[in-house]
Amino acid sequence: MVAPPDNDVLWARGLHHAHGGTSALAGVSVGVREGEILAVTGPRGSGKTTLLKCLSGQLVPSEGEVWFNSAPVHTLSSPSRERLRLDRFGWIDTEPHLVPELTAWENAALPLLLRGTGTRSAKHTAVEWLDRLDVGMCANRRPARLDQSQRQRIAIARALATTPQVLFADEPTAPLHRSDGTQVLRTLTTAARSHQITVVLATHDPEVATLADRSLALLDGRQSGAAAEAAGSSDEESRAACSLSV
Ligand SMILES: Nc1ncnc2c1ncn2[C@@H]1O[C@H](COP(=O)(O)OP(=O)(O)OP(=O)(O)O)[C@@H](O)[C@H]1O
Repeated sequence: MVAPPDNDVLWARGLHHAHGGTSALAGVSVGVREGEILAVTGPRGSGKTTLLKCLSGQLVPSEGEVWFNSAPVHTLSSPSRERLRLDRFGWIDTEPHLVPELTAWENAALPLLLRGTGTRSAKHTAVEWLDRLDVGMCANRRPARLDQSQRQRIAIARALATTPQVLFADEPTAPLHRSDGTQVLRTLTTAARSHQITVVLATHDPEVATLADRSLALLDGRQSGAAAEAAGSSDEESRAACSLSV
């Protein structure tokens, strides 16, 4: 077992995984630098979700290694991986999965409260993120009284509220209208850049991938191209392109 290069916050080599008899990953390797936004692209069923789940410790690959800094994620016990996810990682799903009984701010504050942050401080942080995502006015409403776009913004606020070291986002704007989705994604990437949060973003939409610094294309569980710089843009250019003041 060889530790990953120093400048990669997240690093995986030779990942294989099958769901039952269905192969989902067949030898994928990837490194992500601190503060980088990596898009994982590919058509439906190409292995994007499985890759994000292996990188975030939700799934243990059947072969291969996953490292988060100097921690070998693939060999950690289940409770240690759970701790890692709670303390260091954030996850945004395609569907928001909010707790229906809790208000928007309570949902956004939940990971902070689970970490032991006091209610007052957790509420303050949660409401700040709701404001940044343009849903501050919904803070006291429950999910049933919100539309899909508002619910997804709250799920994004919840993921950002802990300022995770790595944020995994699995098709986070798929259920939104295109213009709304683009705006939400710009807010998300701008917030990540300003807080040095590393993002691994799965998408089947090539336009969404242009907001990332690099992309890794998958096809049938394999890399269909080397991770490439976002088309036509250097790191500086792509950072400057997202100029929202989040
Ligand atoms: N829980 C599961 N049980 C059985 N097969 C699965 C399961 N999850 C994924 N698969 C299969 O593994 C392969 C990769 O799926 P995965 O969800 O990782 O791809 P994806 O690129 O994220 O697709 P999508 O864009 O549809 O979410 C597909 O063939 C899929 O049908």
